[in-house]
Amino acid sequence: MLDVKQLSYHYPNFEDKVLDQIDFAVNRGEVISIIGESGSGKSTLLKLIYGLLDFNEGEILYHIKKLRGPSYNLIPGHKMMKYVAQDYDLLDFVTVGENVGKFLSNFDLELKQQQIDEALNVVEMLDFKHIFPNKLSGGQRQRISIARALAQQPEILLLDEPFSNLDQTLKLTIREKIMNWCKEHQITVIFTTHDLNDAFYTSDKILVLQKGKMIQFNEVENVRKFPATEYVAKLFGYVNVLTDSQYLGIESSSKIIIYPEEITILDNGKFEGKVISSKFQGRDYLIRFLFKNIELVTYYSQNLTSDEIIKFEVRKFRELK
Ligand SMILES: Nc1ncnc2c1ncn2[C@@H]1O[C@H](COP(=O)(O)OP(=O)(O)OP(=O)(O)O)[C@@H](O)[C@H]1O
Repeated sequence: MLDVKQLSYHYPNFEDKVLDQIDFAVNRGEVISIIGESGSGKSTLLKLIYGLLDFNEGEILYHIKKLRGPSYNLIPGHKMMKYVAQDYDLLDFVTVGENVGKFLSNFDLELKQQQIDEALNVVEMLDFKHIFPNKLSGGQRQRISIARALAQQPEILLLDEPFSNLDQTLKLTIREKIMNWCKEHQITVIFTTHDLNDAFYTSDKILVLQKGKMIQFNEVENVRKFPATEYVAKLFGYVNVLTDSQYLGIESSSKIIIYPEEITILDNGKFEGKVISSKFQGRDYLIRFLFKNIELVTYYSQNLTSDEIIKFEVRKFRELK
């Protein structure tokens, strides 16, 4: 449905490419998250897709139609898409409800109110319908600007850091409600995030950017199971990296990646380590230990003491290409 082909971009008057040969395709109704460190080009990619910037190389196709940037369109931005930027862009002199309904047709006012209510309900802000946005917190304003985009039922919804201002509890509920609603309405969502849980729990596919290059684009599960690089593996939290595979008794010239849950502490484990620290982290303990002078990390159901000798098994690992 949406094809981004060999897309490259540098800002006017800057030589360095902010995006370099980005290539991916999105199907209708899919949720895609774009992750990567600050400055890797996430927001720029959304702006290019939406048509706010003119790309230098490559093309963007929507079905078979070539999408163009602002130099080719009188009003920048494509009609079938909605883009929610990080600045929310709300009108403070009209109510929340009027903000959400700003771009809706007045032809059927009852329908318009229904659409406004439904969108406000998704972001749990219906009670604020008659309030003016300047009375709202940053997180509440963020939810209103998402509701305004939802109410228009775009085919593609582009969200720049949509949950960045929400506290953890609220975020879990609202994130799920928004994504469920989009799935129900077959709206394709492409969003940027710094929070891997957002990417993990809400997207079908993850696109990983590093310094303007796309280093992986794959189903969430596959990105974790088969990370393209050490950088990708580390995005998901704790990870063990062995540069010498012989420590595990195998021959490989590649780096070995082992996730903490793939190491099991056992009385009769094949390998031996020495505990550095043991920290309670809610459900179990995070155990750091030394294995042949390399610090590894795993989880364990019980507290262990420093310098304690443990035995462990490595149940799974992957070689980085
Ligand atoms: N208007 C601009 N003019 C020149 N350079 C820019 C402009 N906007 C962004 N950049 C540069 O482009 C690069 C990518 O920026 P972008 O905002 O796309 O990154 P990001 O991954 O979204 O970052 P963050 O996670 O911090 O929002 C950065 O090096 C940034 O400094």
